[in-house]
Amino acid sequence: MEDELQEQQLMSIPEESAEPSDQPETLKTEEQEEIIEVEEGVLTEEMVSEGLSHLGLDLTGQHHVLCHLSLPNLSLINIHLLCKYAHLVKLELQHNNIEDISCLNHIPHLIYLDVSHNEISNFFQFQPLRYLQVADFSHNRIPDIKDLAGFCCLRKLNLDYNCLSEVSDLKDCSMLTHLSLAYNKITKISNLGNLPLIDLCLRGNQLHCTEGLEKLQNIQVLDLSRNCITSISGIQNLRLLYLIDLEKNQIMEIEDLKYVIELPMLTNLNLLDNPVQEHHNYRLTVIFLHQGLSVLDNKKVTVEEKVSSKNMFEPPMDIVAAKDHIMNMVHQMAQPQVLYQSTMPTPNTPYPMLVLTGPEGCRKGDLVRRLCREFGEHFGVGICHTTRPPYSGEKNGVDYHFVSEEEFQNLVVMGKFILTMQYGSHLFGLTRGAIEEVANHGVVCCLHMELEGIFSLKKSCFKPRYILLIPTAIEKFIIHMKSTNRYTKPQIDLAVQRVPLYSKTNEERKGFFDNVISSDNYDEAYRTLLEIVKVYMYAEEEEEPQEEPQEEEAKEKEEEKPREEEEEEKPSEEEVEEEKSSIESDSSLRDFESVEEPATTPVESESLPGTTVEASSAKAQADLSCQKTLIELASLRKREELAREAIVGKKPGLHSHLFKQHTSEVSHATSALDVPASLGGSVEPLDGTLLAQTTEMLKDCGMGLDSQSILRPESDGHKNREVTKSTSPETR
Ligand SMILES: Nc1ncnc2c1ncn2[C@@H]1O[C@H](COP(=O)(O)OP(=O)(O)OP(=O)(O)O)[C@@H](O)[C@H]1O
Repeated sequence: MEDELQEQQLMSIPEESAEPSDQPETLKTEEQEEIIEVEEGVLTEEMVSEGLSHLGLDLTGQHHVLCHLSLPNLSLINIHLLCKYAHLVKLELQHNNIEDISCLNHIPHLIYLDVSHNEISNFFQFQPLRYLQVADFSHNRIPDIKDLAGFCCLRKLNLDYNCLSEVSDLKDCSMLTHLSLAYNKITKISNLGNLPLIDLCLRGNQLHCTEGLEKLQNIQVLDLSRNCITSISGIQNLRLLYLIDLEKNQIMEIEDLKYVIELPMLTNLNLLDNPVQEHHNYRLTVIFLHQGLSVLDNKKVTVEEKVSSKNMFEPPMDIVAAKDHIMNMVHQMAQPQVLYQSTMPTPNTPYPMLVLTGPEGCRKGDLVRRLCREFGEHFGVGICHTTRPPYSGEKNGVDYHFVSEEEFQNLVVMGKFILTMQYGSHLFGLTRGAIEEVANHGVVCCLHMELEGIFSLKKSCFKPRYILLIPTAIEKFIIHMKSTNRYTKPQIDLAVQRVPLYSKTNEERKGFFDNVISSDNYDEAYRTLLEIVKVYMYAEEEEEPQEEPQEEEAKEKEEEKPREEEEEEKPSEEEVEEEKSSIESDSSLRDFESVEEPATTPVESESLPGTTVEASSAKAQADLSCQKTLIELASLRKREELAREAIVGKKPGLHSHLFKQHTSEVSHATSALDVPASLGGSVEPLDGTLLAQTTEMLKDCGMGLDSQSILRPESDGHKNREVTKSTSPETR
């Protein structure tokens, strides 16, 4: 094409130079230039013939004609010649210098028009093109949009890089699905009415908000990048939107994203270069807020990110409990280590506890208190700490330890808690001391708590019985809560809301609760509770062999006996290992240098987390020396005593009764009789020298501990003795 132009120029120049005129030299040059310019910008037949393609029919439908014309990059100014080409359906005139496109009036069947990168300022100053479907007017100088009502087939309109300051007169384009108005000077979205737009681009304008988009119900892709948008209110109505680009705007707060969150189809959100990105945990927050996102800020959202965000903002109870447990353990480890002597009969035998759980207001607290009041010789209330103020009639140290938030936090840092949780706006926590307090009286510790507390308690070394108390008649439950005049409306709502949480946990986690009781009728619930407790307590007795067993039973027993004996005689490798390690763990006591008093009660240690490292070093020391500390010896004594009791068939105490059922469920030996097989089952004679050695040593120390007191069984009452490395005893 360039060659042709040069050819034309060359053709004209020699003609003029061949016939010299009388006119002055300067004038001649101007004229010549003018001719050259006009010719340069004028569309010629040759150009047209070069640009034509695609065979089709003319308007009469009788002749074949070429109906696509492509004339890009020709520096065209004058395209009037196109008036002759009325049959064109596709016309490409991009990258020219065209200002006037009125010739389009003569091409009524045009379907596709590209006049981008020209000098057009009079937008659509021609008869409406009824069949026009795609029009590209980008990179021109169009200041405003004229009435497009006649362009009834227009589907795609590109007006990027023009001088538009507002959107107008598009409302009648009932077919318009794609509109691009990027890089104009639009300050406000208006007049888009009910356009059936699917894809709208307003990139690079001067928008401050997204108002005016509400009615675009079909929109799926929205580009609002590079504006000054601070609020995206209104966007929430665009239910089909799946991609929104808000890059380089002024969205400040996570809160501002609430409109985006409501978009059900959204999968791709771009917030790059917005101040909101600087927020702590921004990415995980947004991923959590809209869990349907698959691309955020042009980066794929990974499964790991989705899981992390969920764990961060709406963690499953297991995670909350694990975090709570870790926190309390870490604080506990950071404190001087304390040995609890009375809580555990042996390291393998959990201290018996009864925990009632259920939604607030189901009267589990009342049930616990009533049980402990009526059966005080067996049960005691574990008194939790709370930051909530006492209700009328409640007493500090009886119903709760009522503390300030600061006091509560101090206790956390001091490692006092086994578990903590926030319920409503108040903190609740169970201290190790609360359990210890009850254990000191040699009775079962009874507690009541919310579900989160149970999850946390299950992470601890304790193995309580868990009883779920659940309202089944919600109306009745609400009436009860209201009648107490204790609870506010939000409290009642919260409690009611949480009922399904309990029933769902019970359904989904088989065995999570040991028993479930309906709380609809208080007295009935109490009766059921008593029955359950009785079953726990007396289960073993019921199962004891009768004095005169039936013949068949006796026969069966006869058959089983040799098998049992065989098993007893040959402790498995695991059992030997288990016993070895339990004795080894006792040697951790060696580390505790200061013994406040000689142990006058059977001393057992719970393997506190803090003692793990010490245990290994103590073990090493113990391996090197066969000398035993006083506490080690006392611990060994108690094991020997338990083993002896097991052999002679002595009845276990209340604790072991309560936990009999539990033993079958968990692998731990959970009754006083369930000592490791290598001790109780091996039926080996006890080493009398060790016993004598211990007694001698205690006497030598002037501690007056006799073998009787060392061997006193756990049911003798639990005198709590804290043996600490430092001198600071635990405050209770
Ligand atoms: N340490 C704790 N850990 C977890 N939850 C606890 C703890 N202590 C108490 N809770 C529970 O916190 C909730 C609020 O306690 P609050 O004493 O106000 O309840 P309540 O009105 O007495 O409820 P209920 O009638 O069920 O006993 C109750 O469900 C209670 O069981």
